[in-house]
Amino acid sequence: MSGAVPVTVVGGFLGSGKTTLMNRILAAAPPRTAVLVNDFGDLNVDAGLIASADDLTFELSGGCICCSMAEGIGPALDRALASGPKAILIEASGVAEPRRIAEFALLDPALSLHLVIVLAHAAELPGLLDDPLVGDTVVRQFDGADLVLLNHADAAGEALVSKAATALRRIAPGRPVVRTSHAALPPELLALPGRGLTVAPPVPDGRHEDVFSRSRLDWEAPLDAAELERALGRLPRSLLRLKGWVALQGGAALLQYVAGRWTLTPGDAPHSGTRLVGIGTGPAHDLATLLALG
Ligand SMILES: Nc1nc2c(ncn2[C@@H]2O[C@H](COP(=O)(O)OP(=O)(O)OP(=O)(O)O)[C@@H](O)[C@H]2O)c(=O)[nH]1
Repeated sequence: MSGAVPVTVVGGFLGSGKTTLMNRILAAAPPRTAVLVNDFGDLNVDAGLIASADDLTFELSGGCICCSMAEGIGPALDRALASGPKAILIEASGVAEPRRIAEFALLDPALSLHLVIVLAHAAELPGLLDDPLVGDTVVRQFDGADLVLLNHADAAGEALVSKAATALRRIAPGRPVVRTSHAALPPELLALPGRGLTVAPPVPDGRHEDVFSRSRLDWEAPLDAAELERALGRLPRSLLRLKGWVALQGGAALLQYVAGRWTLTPGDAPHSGTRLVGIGTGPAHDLATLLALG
C-alpha cells in the first residue's frame, strides 16, 4: 500500500548484538524513525543505550512481545504509528521469534514489512543449538530472517565462525549470511528486498516465559570491582545475560555480560546505585547471592 510505513525487525538471541545493530541502522536512518525496543528483563536497559535522534522511542519491558506481554506488539505498533513516523525499527527481545513480530507488519495495511534481520553470536550459536532448553527457540528465531548477521566474528576464532556458518546453512537455508564484528553491516545490505514473508500458522508451543526467567538487582552501596569480577567469573551457565549499570567504588560502569564473557565500561549512569537485569533458564536467579553481595 502506498504511504504504508516501512518496518524493519531486528532479532537474535540474548547478547547477539541487536542493540549494537539498532544504533548502526539509526545512524543512517531517515528522520522520524520510530524505535520500538522490547526487553525481556524488567528494566529496559537497551532503550537507554539506543541513540535515537527523534524522541520516538517506545519501550516494552518485562516480557516478550511475541508471546506473553499484556500490551503486545499490536498496541505498541499503534502507539508508534500515532507518532507519525516515516519508518519503524523494532528490536525484538533476545528470546522472541522475529517472525511473529514481522507478521503484524504484514497484517496491518498501514505498515509494510521491509526487512527482518536476525543476528547470531558466532561463538555461542553452536552451543545454543545443542542446548535442549533453548535450542528450539534459537532455531525458530531464524525462520523469518531475510538477512542473517554472523556477529561477534572478531571474538569467535575461525573454527567457531565456520561451525556457526555451517549451522546457519541448515537452519536458515538460502538466506544471505554476512560475517560482522560489532554488527558493522555494509549499509547497502539494508536496501535488500525482503523475501516476501507470509503469515505462518500459530506455533502451538508455550510462551517464552515458560523457558526463560528474568531477575533483577537493585543495590545502593557501591560494589568492589575486583570482587564483582571474581563473582562474574563464577556465574552459572543458566544465567545467559546480565546487563545494566553498576555503581563501583570508583564510579559507574555499564556491565554487559553474555554467556561467561563480560565488559565493564565506565560511563555516566542514568541513575544512582546498581540496577541489573538478568535473563536465564530455569527459576529466576538470586543476583545478590550470585554476586556475593550482602
Ligand atoms: N567483541 C564483540 N562484542 C560485541 C559484538 N557485537 C556486540 N558486542 C558487545 O556484546 C554485548 C551485547 O551486545 P548488544 O548489542 O547489547 O546485544 P543484544 O542482542 O542487544 O543483547 P540483548 O538485548 O540483551 O539480547 C555488548 O557489550 C556489545 O558491545 C561483536 O561483534 N564483537
